[in-house]
Parts: sequence; C-alpha cells; structure tokens
Amino acid sequence: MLNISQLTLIRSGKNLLENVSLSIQPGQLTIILGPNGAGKSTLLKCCSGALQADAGHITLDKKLLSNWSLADLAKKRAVLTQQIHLPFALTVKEVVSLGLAPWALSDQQATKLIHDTLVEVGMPDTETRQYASLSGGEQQRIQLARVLVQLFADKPSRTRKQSQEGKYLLLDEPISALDLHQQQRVLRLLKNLAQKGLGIFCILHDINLAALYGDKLVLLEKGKVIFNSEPKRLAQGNTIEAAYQADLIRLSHPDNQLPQWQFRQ
Ligand SMILES: Nc1ncnc2c1ncn2[C@@H]1O[C@H](COP(=O)(O)OP(=O)(O)OP(=O)(O)O)[C@@H](O)[C@H]1O
Repeated sequence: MLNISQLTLIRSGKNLLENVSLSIQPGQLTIILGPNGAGKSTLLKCCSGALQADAGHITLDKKLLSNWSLADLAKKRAVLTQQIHLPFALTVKEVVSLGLAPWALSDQQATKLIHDTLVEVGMPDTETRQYASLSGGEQQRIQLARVLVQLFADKPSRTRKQSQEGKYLLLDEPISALDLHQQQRVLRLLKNLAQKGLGIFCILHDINLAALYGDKLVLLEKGKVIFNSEPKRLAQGNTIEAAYQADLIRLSHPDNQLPQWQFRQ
C-alpha cells in the first residue's frame, strides 16, 4: 500500500498540503479531484518522491519512501507528470524505451513489449514515427505507454492476465488531451489494471468520469482532503458544488445510478 500520513508541505509561507492522510490501495483506481491550485500535482510529486514534505510521511509497502533506492522505486512505481519536454528528436520507440531504463531486457523482449503496449494505448505501428510529429493526444498516449512498459517490463510476455499486485501508477491528468474514444480506452485500461491488483493514483478534472470509473475519490480543496470515499457517497449533499463553486445539477447515471453532474446554463 502507498500510505500518506498527515502530510504537510509549506512553500513561500503557504500550506500547499495540510495534514493530508490517505492510502492508495492495490486493486483500486483512486482518483484525485479538486479545483485548480488545490494541491493535486503537489501531492503526486510527494508520492513520487520528487518533493519532500515538511511534516508527515509516506510509506510504500510499509517502508518510508525516502528509504527506497531510486532503482527499486523505478521498478515499483511509474509516474506520468503533466508537462513532459523532450529536447531531443526521438522516435516513438525511443521515447517508450525510456521506460525500460531500470530493466535489462533483450532487444527482442523490448521490441515485443513496446509493440504490445503501443497496441494497448491505441498507437500501433508508430514505433518509427518522430515523437515531435505526433498530435498532443497521440503524444499523451505514447507517454502512457512509456510508464506502462516501465511497470511491466518484468512480465514482458505478458501481462494483463497476470496479477499486477505490488505495483503503482501515479498519473497526472493522463486523459487531458484525449478524444472521447481514447478517454474511454484509457480509463477502461486503468480500471482493468486496477482489477488485476495495480494501485493507481490518478488526477482527473472530469468529475463525471471520476465518479464512473473511480473505486475511490479523494477531493482536495486548498491543500486539505475534504472527501475520501466511494463515488456513490457523493450522491447526497453538495460536496462537489461547494468545492468547485460551480452551479451544477446532479443527476444519476442511467446504467448504475452513480452521481453525475451537469452545468446549469
Ligand atoms: N514552489 C511553490 N511556491 C509557492 N507556491 C507554489 C509552489 N509550487 C506550487 N505552488 C502553488 O501551490 C498550489 C497547488 O499547486 P498544484 O500544482 O499542486 O495544484 P493542482 O491542484 O494540481 O492544480 P491544477 O488543477 O491547476 O493543475 C498552487 O496555487 C500553486 O501556485
């Protein structure tokens, strides 16, 4: 389990995170929600080890995150951040291969894993394309392929039928540039991976997709957790409306009665 306990992070005299406690459990898709500036990406950076908190601690499988070696951490969890700048001209295959750095795969294994993963993210036969020539949504799926190969390189023959327990995926808005079809593909893929035991921390802005796909939703507001539970618990009260200060109508999804929201015009 990835366990976050009473985490506080202060920058420029401001509490970016305040006493945040939550856990990312194996087998669950945990979706982090919250208004702009609520602290979602800051929390992800703490969970990835990129930022050190001022108080509280994070453990991964009961061991302090700071006590993990970078090499072991890279095999245990993969991180997809929001902005990824690649200063060099790289092909798609080279970009996805960056995820294989922690592992020692043969060329043949690497080629097959990359091929299978590109199929999985809906980008088959793009290995030789220049990454820079891809659209924003295509680049986002290539970056997702990169973190997937990082996590699953020890199961190259693979994968999806095997247990994914003990590994974690940390994703910052992984579908922000995707069209409807690709959003559904990626969310179904994440749900499927979680069902096989992966622990997923995923930041989203779309509250309807979060309620539909999340096993657990965590709502941040001004650096504090104000909701941490199953989506159906948002069917009462006005937690979402109050947190986002938005004028919304709450509906019920016709398939499963999960809460959904629409703008009032
Ligand atoms: N080094 C820093 N010093 C001061 N403030 C910072 C620093 N880093 C981030 N912030 C502020 O912390 C707040 C939280 O930022 P963060 O990127 O975590 O928000 P977010 O919830 O991911 O927002 P968004 O939905 O817009 O991506 C923001 O107000 C940001 O301006």
